[in-house]
Amino acid sequence: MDLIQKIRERAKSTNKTIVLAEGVDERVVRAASVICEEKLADVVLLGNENKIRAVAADTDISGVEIVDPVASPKAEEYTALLYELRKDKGMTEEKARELVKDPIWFGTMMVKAGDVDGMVAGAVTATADVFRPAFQVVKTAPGVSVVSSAFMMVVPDCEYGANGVMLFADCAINPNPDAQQLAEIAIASSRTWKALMDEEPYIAMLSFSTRGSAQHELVEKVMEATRIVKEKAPELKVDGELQADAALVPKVAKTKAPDSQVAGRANILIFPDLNAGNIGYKLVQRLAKAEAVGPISQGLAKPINDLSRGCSAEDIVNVAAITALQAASMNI
Ligand SMILES: CC(C)(COP(=O)(O)OP(=O)(O)OC[C@H]1O[C@@H](n2cnc3c(N)ncnc32)[C@H](O)[C@@H]1OP(=O)(O)O)[C@@H](O)C(=O)NCCC(=O)NCCS
Ligand SMILES: CC(=O)OP(=O)(O)O
Repeated sequence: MDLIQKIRERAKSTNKTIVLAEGVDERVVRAASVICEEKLADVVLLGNENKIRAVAADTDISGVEIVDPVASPKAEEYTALLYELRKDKGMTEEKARELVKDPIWFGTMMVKAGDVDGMVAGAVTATADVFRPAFQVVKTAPGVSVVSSAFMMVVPDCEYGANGVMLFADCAINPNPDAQQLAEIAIASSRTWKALMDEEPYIAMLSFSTRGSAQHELVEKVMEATRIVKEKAPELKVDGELQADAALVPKVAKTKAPDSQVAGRANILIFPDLNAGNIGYKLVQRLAKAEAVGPISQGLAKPINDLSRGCSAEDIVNVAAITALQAASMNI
């Protein structure tokens, strides 16, 4: 059974309810149907019921609950909750009432209120607009200062990582993390890896330099982040700064970083910033025809996950399954 199948299989036993906020998108409707049919989770679709049924056409959504944020009897409760949570940051009751009519905000409030276990959105909404409500309302988990994201990359016919499976981070949230934040992203990624894989994590802190082969402040940031990871989580196998070839390819590792316990066997790649991370994952996805599952959020108090707007219905099903597993691991 491949990794994705295993994740879907494990999701079945979690008995979670996941809200898909973009209910009028055809891929989302098809994903909802598959999630119900395979019993991966209970599903709530948000949007106007007539529009959703028109989009569904022949797709069976008989097992799906449809909630219209504009007409929901829960709207006033969520308005009051949102106002209470954000009034010190300038939220008014009027503004809160307007915001909860938006499916992304409504779904986020459902998660916050405990009416569902997690949310998936981003098939039509840009990443920043999916995560901003989550950051403001759901907030970070205890002990976490920065939320980040990771993609589980499943590369066909590939001997690197764990037989072609690798975690890439951060590819969606933090534009320019400092050394402290980069270290936190690496540690969070090791937890995501452990939650989804049976293999030990080997973390490469990526750069355009390997072990001092180039000198630049961008390289120093990665060196400092590596030092912080080692200090905060001495049990982790981490090395940096490493170039991508030294991180992945044993032969290159032998010449560039011969004494490294990570070089040549890395399965978690930590990118130095969002330019590198987002471009890197999309290149591997498109050129190597890799499955890119995510972005999986790391560090939120409750699971809310984004999608790429280029996602397929299958991608949405996979991210919903991961969301159910995250909820189970948080005891939600
Ligand atoms: C995610 C993002 C929207 C947050 O930016 P922002 O809304 O300007 O953030 P702000 O600095 O105004 O902070 C808003 C709130 O979110 C919190 N926040 C912002 N980034 C956070 C993070 N990475 N982790 C945890 N909380 C965060 C802030 O603490 C703040 O909380 P508060 O209002 O309770 O004080 C921004 O980092 C972003 O646009 N990232 C890139 C997303 C993107 O385009 N990705 C590429 C495609 S996937
Ligand atoms: C994660 C990501 O890059 O999302 P999008 O393609 O929607 O910008």
